[in-house]
Amino acid sequence: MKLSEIKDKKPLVFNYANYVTPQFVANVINVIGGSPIMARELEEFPDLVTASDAVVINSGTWRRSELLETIKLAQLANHAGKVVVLDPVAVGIPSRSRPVAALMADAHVDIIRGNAAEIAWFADIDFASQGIDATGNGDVEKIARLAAKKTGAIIALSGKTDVISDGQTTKIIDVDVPLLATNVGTGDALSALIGTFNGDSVSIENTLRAMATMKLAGVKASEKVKTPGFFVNQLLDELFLLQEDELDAFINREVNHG
Ligand SMILES: Nc1ncnc2c1ncn2[C@@H]1O[C@H](COP(=O)(O)OP(=O)(O)O)[C@@H](O)[C@H]1O
Ligand SMILES: Cc1ncsc1CCOP(=O)(O)O
Ligand SMILES: [Mg+2]
Repeated sequence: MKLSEIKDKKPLVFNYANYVTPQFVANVINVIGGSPIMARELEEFPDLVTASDAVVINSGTWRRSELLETIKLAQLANHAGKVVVLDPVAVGIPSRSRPVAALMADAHVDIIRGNAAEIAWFADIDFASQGIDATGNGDVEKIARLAAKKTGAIIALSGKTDVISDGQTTKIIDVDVPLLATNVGTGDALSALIGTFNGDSVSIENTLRAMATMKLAGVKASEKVKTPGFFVNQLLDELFLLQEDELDAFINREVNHG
């Protein structure tokens, strides 16, 4: 979806959010023009999935008792033809790998958004991490391409270098904005943006637009403020103010085709 279409249609984005960052995630969906709703009650899922344009599942603070419910949520979204985005926070930790693997086995995930270490887990490639953060180095283009081939999902790998791949087509945005890594929740919010932009139909182009939106808002915010507290507020303002033509220009200028 284009920014103007998001503002016009106000896609409803259903977030099975972690309990660390839901307020920030909801605001990011709101300022871009979408409409957020958070829920984790099984009884509400059929109604909410029917009403939603996208379902974003964040496994950051899953309890095991929530796994079957989340699988049910993804299956309901699959049957209703709604896009499912997965944010597999720290999936490389063995006790976190098993439930994510179970979800992937029992439901279809359209898009996986994670940092390089999280995506490397799906590609079966070693990549250093510490908790929620990717700390290592590697060929992120190869990791994204392989993860896409292994999962059948569009991969949105984030970091200094963002890579979007479906295994055949690969797009890269290589822009360094260190302040984007200073606030917990930027990745969660990016996953929600990806749901918002793919609310009409799932595509590499919509996923790229979402990744470019966060990156460009980060570039603009970091030109104005230099510290994390001001940055997170400025980031929300830049997302709110972002214009279609500047996003198109940024994509033309910064996207490399792998
Ligand atoms: N060093 C960096 N330079 C530029 N952008 C970054 C950097 N680190 C993270 N980002 C951006 O921050 C957002 C969140 O990505 P990331 O930090 O990888 O997610 P997570 O918080 O899940 O680990 C993405 O938009 C990504 O492009
Ligand atoms: C700290 C933390 N612990 C479990 S989920 C979470 C938030 C992760 O947020 P992000 O991956 O967007 O930085
Ligand atoms: Mg994350």
